[in-house]
Amino acid sequence: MIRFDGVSKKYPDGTVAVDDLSFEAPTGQITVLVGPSGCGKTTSLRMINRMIEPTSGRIWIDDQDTTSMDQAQLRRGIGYVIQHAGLFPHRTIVDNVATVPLLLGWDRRKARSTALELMDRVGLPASFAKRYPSQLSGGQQQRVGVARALAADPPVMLMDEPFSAVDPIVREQLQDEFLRLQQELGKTIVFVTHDIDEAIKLGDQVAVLRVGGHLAQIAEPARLLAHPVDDFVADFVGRDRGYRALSFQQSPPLPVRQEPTIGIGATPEEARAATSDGWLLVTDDDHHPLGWVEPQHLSGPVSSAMLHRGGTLARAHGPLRHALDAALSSPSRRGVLIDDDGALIGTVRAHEVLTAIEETERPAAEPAIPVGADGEGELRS
Ligand SMILES: Nc1ncnc2c1ncn2[C@@H]1O[C@H](COP(=O)(O)OP(=O)(O)OP(=O)(O)O)[C@@H](O)[C@H]1O
Repeated sequence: MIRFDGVSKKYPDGTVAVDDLSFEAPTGQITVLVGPSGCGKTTSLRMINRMIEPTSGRIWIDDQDTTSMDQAQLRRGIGYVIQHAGLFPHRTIVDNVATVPLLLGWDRRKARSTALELMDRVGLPASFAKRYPSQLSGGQQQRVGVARALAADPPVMLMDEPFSAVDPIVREQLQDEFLRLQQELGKTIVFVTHDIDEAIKLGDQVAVLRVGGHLAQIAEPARLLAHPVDDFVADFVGRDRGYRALSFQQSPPLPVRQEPTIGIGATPEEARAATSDGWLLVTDDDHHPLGWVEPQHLSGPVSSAMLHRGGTLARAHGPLRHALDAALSSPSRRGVLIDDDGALIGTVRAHEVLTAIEETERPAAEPAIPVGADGEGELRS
């Protein structure tokens, strides 16, 4: 557990970057610090490993006051990942990953074999080991950065906008893999981002900071969306927060309808015989949905080039947001539900999902309490 206890940072020019910050980052969980540019996120993060010294207050890791710890020893227990990865350009990938173990005096062979294992864990092929950072894409470099931070198996990880410099698709992949990795590793992570969507997706709890380094609210993502404590947090979490909160509500059993289907290669006559509706779902041999066709407009056998692939797919017992999105994005307005293997279960309509939403209790019924509002700075999310 990392605990900020009344921590402030005033830079020599008088800028107050962090003001009386108190919160706890629980062991084995991801705590995200989010807020607008200049609100003191990076300063807060760097005070944990004492790259920046607080002006006042204390930061504790478990029962130890970090100011009383030897700096080198403190940092040995903390992995640090930054935007653009910050790799050494003249070292190979395997040597970059092995940096900390080598500094710690591990023998070269053990350091390298650990580095190779970690590369595999973060999804980098062993063939990259001998490459240099400039020979990797931005997303691959970020993976190296994560592997390097994990190399000495530190219990704590500090991550400062680690996925910001890559395109949205790669970013999403990195986020998904990061969550998968965290499920296995259970590190205590403090993660900085300015992107509320990233914060909501990754955080077990999310701390929203406002400029001047004040903590506006700390809460679990669902609660933050349902009960922002003030206008600043409400604006920051966004106007579509009601919709986004559905991500955290598991779908109750929905009224699933059987959906007629055809396969690739079906003739227009077969397609028209399969349904009288304007749209027909096309599946593969394993019953995985591929897309939709309009039987009345078919001029030849169904081919993959003809498919309308606009609709998203939702797992039957996944979040309500996915089910609603599947219905809204489907050209037929029938949302496609699949099982865990990706096979078709049936379809659902938007109004049926909305009925399910109305019948589902809203999360986090009592209001969140702003941390620090009463001067105690206790975490009560
Ligand atoms: N070395 C410094 N000297 C003076 N002021 C500084 C220094 N470093 C940061 N600041 C100021 O402290 C405030 C907080 O900076 P910090 O980098 O912690 O914010 P941030 O939330 O991480 O911002 P961003 O999202 O833009 O990276 C800002 O006003 C910044 O200008």
